Amino acid sequence: MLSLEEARDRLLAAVRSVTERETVPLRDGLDRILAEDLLAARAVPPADNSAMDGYALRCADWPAEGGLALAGTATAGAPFKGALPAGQCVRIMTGALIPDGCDAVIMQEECDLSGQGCTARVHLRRAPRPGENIRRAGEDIAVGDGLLEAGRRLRPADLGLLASLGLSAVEVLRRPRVALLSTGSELREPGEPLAEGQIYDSNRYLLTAMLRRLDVAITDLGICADTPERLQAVLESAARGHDVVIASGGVSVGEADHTRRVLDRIGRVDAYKVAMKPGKPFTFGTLGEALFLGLPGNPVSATVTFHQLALPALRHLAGERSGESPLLVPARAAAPLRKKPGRADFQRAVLFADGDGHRVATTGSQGSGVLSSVTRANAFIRLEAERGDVAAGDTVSVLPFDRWLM
Ligand SMILES: Nc1nc2c(c(=O)[nH]1)N[C@H]1C(S)=C(S)[C@@H](COP(=O)(O)OP(=O)(O)OC[C@H]3O[C@@H](n4cnc5c(N)ncnc54)[C@H](O)[C@@H]3O)O[C@H]1N2
Ligand code: MOO
Repeated sequence: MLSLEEARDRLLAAVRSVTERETVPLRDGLDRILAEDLLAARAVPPADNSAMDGYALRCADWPAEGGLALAGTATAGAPFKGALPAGQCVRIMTGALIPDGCDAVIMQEECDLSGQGCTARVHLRRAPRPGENIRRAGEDIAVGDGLLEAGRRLRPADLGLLASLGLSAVEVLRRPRVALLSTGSELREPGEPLAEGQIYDSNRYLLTAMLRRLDVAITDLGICADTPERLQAVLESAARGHDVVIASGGVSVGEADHTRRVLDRIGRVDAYKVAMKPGKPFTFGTLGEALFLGLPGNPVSATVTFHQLALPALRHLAGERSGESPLLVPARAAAPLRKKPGRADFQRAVLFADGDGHRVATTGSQGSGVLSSVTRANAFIRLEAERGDVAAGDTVSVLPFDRWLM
């Protein structure tokens, strides 16, 4: 049996990232994978401008007996034309270009006004400091700055940044094509009536939702009955035109568990069984050009193996290069936890702040069919394979649910 880390390493080593690119409008760039390093072709902001509503002036004119006369106005998009005459200032709004000759902006709250019209004067209550309230050209981004690296999954602020540079489109990698099926003769589609012994297919719904967050192209192959002939036909056709085929169910050892035998016949089984709980029967291999991921049928096992194994593989396949490792938070166990040494354990739990630290409590029954243990949780307690029982108050590592699970 492979350790979780070995299984993940082997799986990642077996994945080839997509390289084909496409150009998408900026507004469609969210969650897509950037295809190239982006350098700034222009500066942001493009020119010195005011950070405040107030008065732009020359510091050398202070103290000004009788105040500064107003030479004109500068608003964002309508600059003051010409150079500032000595002993004068310019009424300026946030975002307006700094007029030639000015070296500071004083907030209007710090100024007094006297007179009106052409006799109006601006009086400062203190000495202006050179550069104050001026946002310099290139302060956010300078020409040639490295902005975003190839392999980045684009976030909302990234799209804003690219827009600030005037880019209307972005070069990204094509989406991975993923085929998804559930195996099991007992499974029915929600909405249909159930006969005796039947249950609804929940895995395809939860896995489709996680795949959507990943922004891959999904082909839903529906439910496949537990016959080797049927499964072989479905997998053979799925292997064509997809980068990955994901199936849940049928990876265990019973007579109706055909997945591995079929994979062995029409493709290759690269690994079977991982020392994790839940999720031990996780299987992966290849089907022609496609990667095959076989998740255990129990819904919690499918969720955990998808999160811990399929997700890193799919992100790598998508071309994502993120150096961030998942956040592990130390927390004290609110109650004792049962744990047999041997497999890394992912208990569903609620993590909460407690004084200066954190405490964590499980969401109850940890059966791998108890999907409500996941819906009630906001974290996994991650117990190392070799660890045994945990006493109340012991420190454990907690993996808060990330965007793929929340
Ligand atoms: N003798 C052994 N039996 C089992 C072992 C074992 O080591 N020796 N491992 C157990 C573990 S651990 C798991 S996990 C399951 C995994 O089995 P399969 O992947 O073969 O899954 P199935 O047998 O098809 O289903 C298991 C369970 O989950 C339900 N299921 C399946 N698909 C769905 C779905 N799409 N939506 C909702 N529920 C689903 C299915 O009805 C079963 O109840 O094997 C253990 N057995
Ligand atoms: O992995 Mo099974 O997932 O322990 O129920």
